[in-house]
Amino acid sequence: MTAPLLEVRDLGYTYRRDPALENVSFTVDRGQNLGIVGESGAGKTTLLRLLLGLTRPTTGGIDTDGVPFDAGDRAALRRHRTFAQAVFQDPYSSLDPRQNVGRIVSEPLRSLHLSTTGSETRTRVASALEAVGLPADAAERYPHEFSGGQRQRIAIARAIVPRPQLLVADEPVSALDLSTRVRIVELLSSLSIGGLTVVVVSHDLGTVAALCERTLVLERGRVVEQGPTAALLAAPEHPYTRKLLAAVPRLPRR
Ligand SMILES: Nc1ncnc2c1ncn2[C@@H]1O[C@H](COP(=O)(O)OP(=O)(O)OP(=O)(O)O)[C@@H](O)[C@H]1O
Repeated sequence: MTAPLLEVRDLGYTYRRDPALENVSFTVDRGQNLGIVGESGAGKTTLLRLLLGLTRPTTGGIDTDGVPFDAGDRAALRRHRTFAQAVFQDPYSSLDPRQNVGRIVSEPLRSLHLSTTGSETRTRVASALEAVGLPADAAERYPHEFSGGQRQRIAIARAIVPRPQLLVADEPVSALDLSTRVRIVELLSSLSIGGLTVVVVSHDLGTVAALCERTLVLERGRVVEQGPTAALLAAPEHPYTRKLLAAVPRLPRR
């Protein structure tokens, strides 16, 4: 039997006094995208930071491909950056305005020493841009020349250029207008069909429903419910999940 892509065991994290996460356990199998939902302050961002190795857990641990991951070990952290990459909410602040898109997208190849020659770098950048639906000449242009949705595509190209297995996305569409959201969710879906597994935090349950096979609900740092997305949204068992669903704004019916 192959190990899950990600196994999170009894994860806990405390900033100062109060725990932000307690006893969080779940597994992510290859190709089974996971949505993480919960109210503001539930611990979603903290959990993503632990998955990315930006912080070490206070208790518990994370296995990647069956191997314990220690974010305190520099070599392990470097390997982890080729395993998991991130996309954040704001495509305006996450791209350096002084660098052209080619330079931005190739950054992981440079910092992780993954590309040996200039021509290999250019080829990999061009194929990442193509995979996110941007023209190859985008590499010569600068972030301010692109719309919010296109900038998020650039951020996604940068994340996939080292060919990670896991894409960790923190509210990747919430800064975008509705029609752009749909297209970015479609892009993430197509990348996950191509072999990438996505873990996404979103307060937009529509995004989670469209993208994720499984959903995990966090309330004040604890997992209150997890399971297949369709079943969880159709018949939420926990009162907190019902409350989250009830809070989704709906258009008034005529
Ligand atoms: N740097 C920090 N120092 C101290 N406490 C923090 C820090 N960052 C987060 N917290 C606390 O940890 C808890 C979880 O925060 P976290 O940002 O992970 O929640 P979240 O679910 O991502 O919220 P949001 O949806 O508002 O981003 C909250 O109680 C928060 O106040």
